[in-house]
Amino acid sequence: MSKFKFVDTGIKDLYIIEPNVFGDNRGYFMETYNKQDFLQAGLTMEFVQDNESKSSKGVLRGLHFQTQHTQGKLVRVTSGEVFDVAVDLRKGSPTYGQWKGVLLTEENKKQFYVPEGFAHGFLVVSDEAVFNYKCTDFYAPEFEGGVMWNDPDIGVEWPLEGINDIILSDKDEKHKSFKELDLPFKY
Ligand SMILES: Cc1cn([C@H]2C[C@H](O)[C@@H](COP(=O)(O)OP(=O)(O)O[C@H]3O[C@H](C)C(=O)[C@H](O)[C@H]3O)O2)c(=O)[nH]c1=O
Repeated sequence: MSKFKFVDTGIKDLYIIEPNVFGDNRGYFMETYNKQDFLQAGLTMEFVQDNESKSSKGVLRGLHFQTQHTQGKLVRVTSGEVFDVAVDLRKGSPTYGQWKGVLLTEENKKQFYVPEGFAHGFLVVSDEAVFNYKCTDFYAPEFEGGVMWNDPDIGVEWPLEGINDIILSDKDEKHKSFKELDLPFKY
């Protein structure tokens, strides 16, 4: 019996993953990744790099992708709460340009698998959040790209209630619009 529940999102290859949490009087234990369980669910990706970032409330990192060395990402939150977003940028996909958001929290322990060919980003909605993720390819800054977090044609409904200002990196202040994108991602 798999220790993970793989939840369909309505967008092919994009999954919400719910680990099996074993609680007891000491606290809890859970497997956060298991290649065998993922293979049995048809998720055959290999991970080569693990990342961690810490951000304060209102920080928005995204929406990012790499045009070469495209990265699939298995993302989760180990402290705090983020609204995590994936945007389908695969040409030919029936859900091209569509987005899916999910609240990832220390409490719900949910994970989100964002496949290659998607833009990815998140907004921190708790005072602070620690974000941990596994990537299917290595960081390749020369191939980094992005699309504006608030692009009207994508129309992500970020949960901005209680967030006075969005904190962006210089890079994230000036991404292309969805209309300007011309990407190699295939469905
Ligand atoms: C992504 C990355 C960054 N860095 C260095 C480069 C910079 O000196 C510093 C901060 O990088 P950046 O501002 O690109 O970090 P984020 O804004 O969190 O970028 C990430 O944000 C969203 C959520 C993503 O999905 C990607 O993983 C990634 O683009 O870490 C590395 O050394 N290795 C890496 O893999």
